[in-house]
Amino acid sequence: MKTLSFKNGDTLPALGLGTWKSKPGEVRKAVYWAIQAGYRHIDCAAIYQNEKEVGQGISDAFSDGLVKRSDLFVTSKLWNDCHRHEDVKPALEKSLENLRLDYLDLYLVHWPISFKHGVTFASHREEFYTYQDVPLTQTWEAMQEQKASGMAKHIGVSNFNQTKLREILAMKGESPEMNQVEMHPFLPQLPLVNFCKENGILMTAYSPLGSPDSRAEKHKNDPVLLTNPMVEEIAKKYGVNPGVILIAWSLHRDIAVIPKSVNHDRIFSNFEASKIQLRDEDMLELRDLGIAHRFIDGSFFTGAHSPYKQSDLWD
Ligand SMILES: NC(=O)C1=CN([C@@H]2O[C@H](COP(=O)(O)OP(=O)(O)OC[C@H]3O[C@@H](n4cnc5c(N)ncnc54)[C@H](OP(=O)(O)O)[C@@H]3O)[C@@H](O)[C@H]2O)C=CC1
Ligand SMILES: O=C1CO[C@H](CO)[C@@H](O)[C@@H]1O
Repeated sequence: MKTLSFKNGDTLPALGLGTWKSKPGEVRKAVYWAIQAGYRHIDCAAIYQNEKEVGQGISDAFSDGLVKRSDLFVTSKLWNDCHRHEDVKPALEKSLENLRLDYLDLYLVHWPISFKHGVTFASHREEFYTYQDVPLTQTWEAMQEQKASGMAKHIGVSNFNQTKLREILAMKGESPEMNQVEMHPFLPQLPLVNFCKENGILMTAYSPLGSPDSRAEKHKNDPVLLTNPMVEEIAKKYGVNPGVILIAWSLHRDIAVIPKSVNHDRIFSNFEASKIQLRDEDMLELRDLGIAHRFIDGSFFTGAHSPYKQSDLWD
């Protein structure tokens, strides 16, 4: 299994299981199967509202002797309504309680967007905090305290563009160790990948399969990654399904990747991506698909109902 290294030498298993949209009734088994299949990295978030069941899946694996805590790498994320300094520690404690863990391997600021405490999804201007109300630097100071306490072994961010990363990098203290963003052949994120590399920030690719289960009616004309003819052709060549090729694409770039599945067979087959090596010529074909598309565009956080602009999210 490919691993990536943090500056202190700790490692991160590059292939993990995503858990967004995995229903409470199905995610417990999905996590258990994933651990059986060989996954050692689970990607969670408070906003997925299923951390209790993810925690049950992890506990089942511990009690059946499949793995011990130190074999697993568990990530969770601070939701947008807990960016004030005083809200960060309780939010982390709640995730730990739900996950039945006493530390996280990685804790991320989920979005550079802040809601008032207790607001799950802000839909009116007055439900948001602005950067003047709660600067990102305030949140990052609190994140560093969580690392110092040992409750989070590593800390990072998600959905941060170069401008927002620079703001945090300019602070004294710990730099973000991870930036988790959407990434796949329709959105290779080349400038951001280079920026993170130059600044010693690891990256994780989310929605690596194009997030087909989050597509609403209004997106029905979006391009489809899993049925792209070139992706299908390359998959045929390797004798695997297209999902495996898309996962292997990130691994080849030394980027962690967290495909979501609650299906037993797809959980196992996706893990095969860690065993194949894409040839350079196939990476080149995947680079030149001629389609640029972002599936998770963040428009639910920006626009007339919000103080935030698209430029607060994407360069
Ligand atoms: N930081 C952030 O802001 C974000 C983080 N994430 C993280 O990234 C993870 C992955 O992204 P996500 O948006 O869920 O979408 P993915 O791109 O991982 O796609 C998941 C969908 O693909 C299906 N699927 C899984 N494997 C295959 C396969 N081999 N062939 C065909 N279909 C397949 C799944 O169905 P089934 O379950 O039935 O197999 C599900 O419908 C999330 O679950 C979450 O952990 C995602 C979005 C934003
Ligand atoms: O990780 C994610 C998936 O869920 C949320 C939407 O419900 C997104 O905001 C977020 O990026």
